[in-house]
Amino acid sequence: MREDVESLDIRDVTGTWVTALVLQNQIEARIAALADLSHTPLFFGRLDYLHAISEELSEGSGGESFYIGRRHVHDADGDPMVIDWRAPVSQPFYRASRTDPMDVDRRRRFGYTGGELTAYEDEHLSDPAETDSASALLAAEIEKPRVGPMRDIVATIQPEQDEIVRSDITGTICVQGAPGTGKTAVGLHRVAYLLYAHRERLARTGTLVIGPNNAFLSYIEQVLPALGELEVAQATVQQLVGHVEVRGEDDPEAARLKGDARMAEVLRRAVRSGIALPTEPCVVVRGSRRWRVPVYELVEIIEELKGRETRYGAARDALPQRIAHAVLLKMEQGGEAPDDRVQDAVARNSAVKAVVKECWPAVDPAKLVLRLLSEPEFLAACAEGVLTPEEQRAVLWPKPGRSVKTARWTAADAVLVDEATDLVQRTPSLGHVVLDEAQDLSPMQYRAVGRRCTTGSATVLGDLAQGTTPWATASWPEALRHLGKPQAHIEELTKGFRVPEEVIAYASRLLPAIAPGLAPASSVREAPGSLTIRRIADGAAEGDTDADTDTDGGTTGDAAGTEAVLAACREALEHEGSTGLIAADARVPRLAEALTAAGLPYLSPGDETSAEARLTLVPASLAKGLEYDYVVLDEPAAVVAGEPDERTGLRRLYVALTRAVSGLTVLHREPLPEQLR
Ligand SMILES: Nc1ncnc2c1ncn2[C@@H]1O[C@H](COP(=O)(O)OP(=O)(O)OP(=O)(O)O)[C@@H](O)[C@H]1O
Repeated sequence: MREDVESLDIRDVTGTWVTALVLQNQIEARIAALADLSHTPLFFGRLDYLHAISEELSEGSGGESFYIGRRHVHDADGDPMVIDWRAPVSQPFYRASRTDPMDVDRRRRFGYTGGELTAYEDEHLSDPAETDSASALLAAEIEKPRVGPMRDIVATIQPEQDEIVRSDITGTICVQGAPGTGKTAVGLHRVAYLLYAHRERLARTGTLVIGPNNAFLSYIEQVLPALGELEVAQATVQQLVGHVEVRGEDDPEAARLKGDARMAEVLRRAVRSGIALPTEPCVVVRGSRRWRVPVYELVEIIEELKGRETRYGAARDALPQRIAHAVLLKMEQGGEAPDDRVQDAVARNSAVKAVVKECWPAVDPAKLVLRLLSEPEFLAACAEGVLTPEEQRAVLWPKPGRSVKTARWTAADAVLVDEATDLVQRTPSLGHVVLDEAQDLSPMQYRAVGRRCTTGSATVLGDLAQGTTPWATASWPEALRHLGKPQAHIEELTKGFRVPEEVIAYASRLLPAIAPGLAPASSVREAPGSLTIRRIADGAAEGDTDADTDTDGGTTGDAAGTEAVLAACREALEHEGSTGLIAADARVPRLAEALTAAGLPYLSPGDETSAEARLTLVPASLAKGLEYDYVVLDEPAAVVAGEPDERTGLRRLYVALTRAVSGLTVLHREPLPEQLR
């Protein structure tokens, strides 16, 4: 197939250089999409149906037996050999069961080692004598050592995941799921599915995946390309609202208030605060005649525009036309027969422009927010009855900003500028947006994401127990309201794939304290011995004398502790795959030094692991969404203490405890939080 595309000669068929260029780009994109991934086999499953399937449902293949793979593959005659996993005929591969075999006689799963076919598993779904057994291939797939970025799960998508992946594009879905239940994987596969089922529509409108930070985005960036989808944009919320340069930081209270949905009303008032009613008539001179629109008519026009829910900018564009229209009516009454061109000319008349400038001034969103956060009186006028005086004081910048360029904008301020921008001019909507780790967004951030899918749909993924921002989501219905998708369907995933039973059960002891309503996840894998908790005795190593002289926010100086951490990392590295050393942010510099001194090279989150570099030093604040085959967790008490309050601290710890696929070693000198004792 690749050679076919590569051999295409387009010299004779292209009319102009533009069409030639477009065609050439398409060919190159197709070649890129067909690139050979040496360790990615072309098919992973086979379905034998009891009855023949129509060509229409099977990518033109027809018959009873189908190989299923990441993408469609045909032979030299164009006859399908492998059917795309997203085609309707492939669906029973994921959904068929003994209770509902979906006309499937046999489902076969293939197992590979590297690129080589090494195993297969058969289920005769219509055979009453056969019973279900756990899939060894699924377990092997999950436990396959991790090197490099996140992999696709296309060969082993589970029925409850498949329902989300294939749900209708018109509806928004929200998935609450415990750590490792496959939310991220499901969201990415859903994008791939939607692109298959609605290719043209989404090519026009666009799709976007939103993640919490760049480390996370680079971890997941290979999944869609591996599924042949190269066109999906990725961004953090902060990148989406990048109207101003963020250089400052809010204290938690200011950030929480700026993220509060009430700010939307404050901004709405601010944007409209410049609207004024005229006190003078508008007099337009054309040739020898003067046309006069009296004050009361101008007031009517402006009041009418104010009453409409159109964007501020659209109304501003409409105002001169409205005034010109009033002038035209007068011209007609005066016996003239003006046409549209006259109306346009009148709209551009300086008298009309003067009214617009006076009554509906242009708004620069960033300047407006700058003023709002700098001038107490202006803020008070816009926030009256919405924010209390104390809240207003908290929102104001400590030092007024001088200009948009030099002001110390914070991340929350940038979201306000985005809201103001949208009040002035509608933000274009995409066809579909996947929002991962959604639980950490503020109401104003949900609004920012929501306006990027007003006419499209969204997939919202998150876990209330992993919310670590001061404004973390307390309930999904409320979050969905802020997103502008109150009708969204909420699903829950509780079957964990990443974390072994022993580890998830241990981490789940924190749930009553961090998210009382949530049920603990189960795990698809038992892995006895996967959890080790080691207490480091004081003075266990030499040189532990000036132990308590730390100033870096770490708990206690501990050469013994560092030694134990290094030993645990070395142990973990004896296994294949990746190791993550997770530690409180404040303890990271010291551990980094120790690793370097011990000759253990390490990566930062977001760097790609490889066979040579398999150890990553992960600040607890960046651990979310990532995973490692083996995790060494340094000093849980420090992870908890690194957050402004205990609940957030325990949530951060919950995230850190749930990153391991095969083994977790917890090292502590200080007492563990009581829930884990
Ligand atoms: N059906 C599946 N088959 C094989 N592996 C799976 C399956 N579902 C999930 N996984 C694997 O489980 C791990 C966790 O998945 P993922 O990161 O999507 O979970 P998550 O719910 O987003 O977790 P977190 O809440 O911690 O961010 C990944 O390695 C993923 O590939």
